[in-house]
Amino acid sequence: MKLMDLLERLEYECVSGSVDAEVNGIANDSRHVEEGFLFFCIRGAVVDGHKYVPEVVEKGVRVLVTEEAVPVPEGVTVIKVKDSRYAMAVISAAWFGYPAEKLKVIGITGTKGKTTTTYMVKSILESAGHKVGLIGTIEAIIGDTVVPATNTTPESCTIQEYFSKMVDAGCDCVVMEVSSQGLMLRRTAGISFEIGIFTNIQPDHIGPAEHESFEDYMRCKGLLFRQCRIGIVNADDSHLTQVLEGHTCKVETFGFSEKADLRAERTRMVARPGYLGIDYHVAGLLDMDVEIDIPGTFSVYNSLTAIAICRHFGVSQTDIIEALKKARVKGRIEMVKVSDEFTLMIDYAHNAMSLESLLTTLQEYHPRRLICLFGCGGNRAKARRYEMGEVSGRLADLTIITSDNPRFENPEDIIADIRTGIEKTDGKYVEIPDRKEAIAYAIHHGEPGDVIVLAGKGHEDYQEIRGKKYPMDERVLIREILEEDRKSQA
Ligand SMILES: CC(=O)N[C@H]1[C@@H](OP(=O)(O)OP(=O)(O)OC[C@H]2O[C@@H](n3ccc(=O)[nH]c3=O)[C@H](O)[C@@H]2O)O[C@H](CO)[C@@H](O)[C@@H]1O[C@H](C)C(=O)N[C@@H](C)C(=O)N[C@H](CCC(=O)O)C(=O)O
Ligand SMILES: Nc1ncnc2c1ncn2[C@@H]1O[C@H](COP(=O)(O)OP(=O)(O)OP(=O)(O)O)[C@@H](O)[C@H]1O
Ligand SMILES: N[C@H](CCC[C@H](N)C(=O)O)C(=O)O
Ligand SMILES: [Mg+2]
Repeated sequence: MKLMDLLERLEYECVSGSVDAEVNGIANDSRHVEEGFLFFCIRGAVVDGHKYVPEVVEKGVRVLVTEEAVPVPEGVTVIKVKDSRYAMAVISAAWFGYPAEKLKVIGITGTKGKTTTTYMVKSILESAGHKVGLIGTIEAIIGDTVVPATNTTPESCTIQEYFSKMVDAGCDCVVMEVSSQGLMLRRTAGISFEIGIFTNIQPDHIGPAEHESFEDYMRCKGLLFRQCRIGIVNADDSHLTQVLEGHTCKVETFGFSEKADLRAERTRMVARPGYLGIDYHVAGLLDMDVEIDIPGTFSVYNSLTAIAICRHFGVSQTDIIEALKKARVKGRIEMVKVSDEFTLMIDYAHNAMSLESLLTTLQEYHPRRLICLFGCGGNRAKARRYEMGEVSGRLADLTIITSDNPRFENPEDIIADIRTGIEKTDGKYVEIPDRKEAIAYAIHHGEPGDVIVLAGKGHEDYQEIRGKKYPMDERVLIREILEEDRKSQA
């Protein structure tokens, strides 16, 4: 492809060299370049990509996108831009032939509920005959291909590549999670979203390499509403006005509030042995009864959001109702049967907001005791630890503090931070750093009528320690524990 064609929609500061060059590929990682590639120099959280210029030129790169002047040999074209990440998004879209224009793109932002809602939307739209691509925290689904995710919202070049493969696979729409970091780092720049969703917001992701403040976090989430046609937003969220500041889209609302365009009312918790669900009535723009097999008030929000989206695709109420009944998401209130007497579930709550919603909602089902097991990730917002400790101490009858992904931190230090939080309450707790031992403790201490929540790791099948991911899937751990119990009883 000619460089000139890649620059079609790019605003750049200056070009030195020829724009006639032929480009054979694009990359932002020096380890992936080949002869004739275009290379984006990105200033990352760890290194500055500009330092790889000599290496990539040596490997045959003939076009560089940079934020600063770099010395290059003759024959190398340098495109200087204000923001290499923005340029990468625009050039990647051109490289893949603007695939987003061949898809209806639905983007979901918010602190919680994104992953769950994307799967609900996929399931509803597919029941109505659409072919739907998905990009999010767990994986990207491209036709029959599933690619495990590294980031919730991947780098722009990866998004555009996925879009292009989705078009090839016959998808007509895509539902994707749009994280605040994704917006901040311009991973979705240049995409015209058909629908943008705001689920909710609470302080989170504030710290080194994330957001500098809650204001910045809100501002970044709000960027989605400057690049979508219709914004569907949570009317009940107290920060809605700030998030919508500067929006350019048409706005529609959902929630419990009387003023919401699509309203949930008459909710009813349904509890049977081994089953927790909820049903409710949808009023306003639609008039229907909905029943879902995932418990909790937040399941009402997530499904109502999915309904609000699918309404724009003309899906029938019967299809919506049927598809929602079947909707399940890995690691999001995923029930695992270990006993006839108590209930155990795996969930992804890993911040105060999700843990509080989860435990509050489970209390509404009146368990005999609510037991909460969790740890916190290392090298992530530290506030989560104190806050989650406080939430669990206040709402659970017993907390089992353990490890999550320690990353580059000492698990004992993370546990000590959680302890600081829990000690603000009079909640009972035990500390068992090894996650498998902690789960075994929970199972062995389960009593009739208890609800046990294993929080924080959800779909993850690994534990990350010092840059290495070791296999660790809670479903497997549970099976091993039950097997070991059987053997020791035999
Ligand atoms: C802070 C952050 O966002 N980091 C992301 C970023 O890495 P980075 O900025 O650290 O990159 P870097 O290692 O400094 O490298 C800078 C540049 O040099 C290049 N490089 C680097 C080394 C080399 O040898 N050669 C080379 O060319 C890199 O390719 C890059 O272009 O670019 C990587 C590749 O796209 C991402 O995977 C990585 O996400 C990391 C894993 C991460 O943890 N990100 C979190 C904060 C995040 O983005 N989370 C959100 C929200 C999650 C949620 O929903 O809660 C998400 O969307 O995932
Ligand atoms: N609408 C909601 N409001 C509050 N908590 C929620 C909501 N939906 C789900 N949760 C809780 O948050 C956890 C994560 O939910 P989900 O994965 O759907 O959110 P997410 O926005 O994708 O989060 P992440 O940014 O971590 O990927 C769930 O396991 C559940 O405990
Ligand atoms: N998307 C979240 C994942 C956290 C999951 C939890 N298991 C942890 O490792 O902290 C984040 O990057 O903050
Ligand atoms: Mg997610």
